[in-house]
Amino acid sequence: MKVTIVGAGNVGATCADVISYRGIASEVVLLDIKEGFAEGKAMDIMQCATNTGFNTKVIGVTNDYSKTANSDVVVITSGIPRKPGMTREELIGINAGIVKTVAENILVHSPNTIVVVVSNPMDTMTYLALKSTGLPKNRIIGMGGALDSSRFRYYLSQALDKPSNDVSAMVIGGHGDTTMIPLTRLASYNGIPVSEFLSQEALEKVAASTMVGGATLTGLLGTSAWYAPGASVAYLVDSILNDQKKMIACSVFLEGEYGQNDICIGVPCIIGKNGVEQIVDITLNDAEKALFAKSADAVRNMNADLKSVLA
Ligand SMILES: NC(=O)c1ccc[n+]([C@@H]2O[C@H](COP(=O)([O-])OP(=O)(O)OC[C@H]3O[C@@H](n4cnc5c(N)ncnc54)[C@H](O)[C@@H]3O)[C@@H](O)[C@H]2O)c1
Ligand SMILES: O=C(O)C[C@H](O)C(=O)O
Repeated sequence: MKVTIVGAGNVGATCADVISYRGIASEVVLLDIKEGFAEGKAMDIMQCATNTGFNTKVIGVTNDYSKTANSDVVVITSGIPRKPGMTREELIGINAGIVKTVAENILVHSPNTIVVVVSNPMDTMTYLALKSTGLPKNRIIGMGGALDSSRFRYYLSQALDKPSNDVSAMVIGGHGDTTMIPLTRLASYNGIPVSEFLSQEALEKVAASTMVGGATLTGLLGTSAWYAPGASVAYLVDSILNDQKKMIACSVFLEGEYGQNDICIGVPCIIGKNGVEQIVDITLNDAEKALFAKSADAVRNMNADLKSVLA
């Protein structure tokens, strides 16, 4: 199975590294616009093969889309990341043009591929990729919820002082500092509601930390995070390539689900070889429904800024 990752920067290269190390794909193509950069990243990753024992073939190319031909999955991480103090939404001006061009180039050589959009503002970039390429909605998947949910599980595990893998929890809504919706009511520690162990105040603190999880790391690192983002993309790609049918929160095009239309936003999805195989339309309570509607309004407002790019 072949995966192309466009953007060999922090997230793209980490994703290539995790995919190779875990043997998720037989071939990974890293593509970047910076001369020699993807080639260097690919060579560095390939020189891990004998010490970590993987057989994936990783190649790097400078803007040569012919080498991406017949990819089963293409991941778009090209674009600029935010700096401390910025929101993801502020990246739209530069990233929209990049994502649109990249999505079009990809499809020339891989018309049947499934596209995973990572570049920010991710929900809006996913909508842009869908609208500009006209691909069926099951083949355009925005990655954000997998990452936000892993951060939610991390913060819950810290509050519980128990392992993250014993915690089950999901974040839906937009992938933004104010639009994420950590589903605290449904979070559990080994099947037991977390409210059995944590006070309302502690749970609110966990939800708040989750929502600004990306901003916290950006403040600490000076640029946005990459280890958990790269691993989250690899997790999603694994579910596609190996038809795992995992339920993962992804930004997908809604047509009536969750009371929304004509928007890409995070909801639970079954992810398999056909991409988005099912949108899981769970029953939210009134407070959660109100948060989802507010989140969708904010995402829709951002989409309105795409008019000139989509014209
Ligand atoms: N959705 C998420 O959960 C999530 C998580 C982390 C980062 N991100 C976003 O992913 C993007 C990448 O983040 P990063 O930390 O890897 O940034 P980075 O700067 O390390 O890497 C971006 C790479 O894209 C390349 N690039 C730019 N224009 C290109 C083009 N037209 N074609 C090919 N390559 C091009 C750059 O040369 C650079 O190497 C940012 O927009 C960031 O906000 C999203
Ligand atoms: O925070 C960012 O800007 C990058 C990414 O969306 C993240 O959540 O880590």
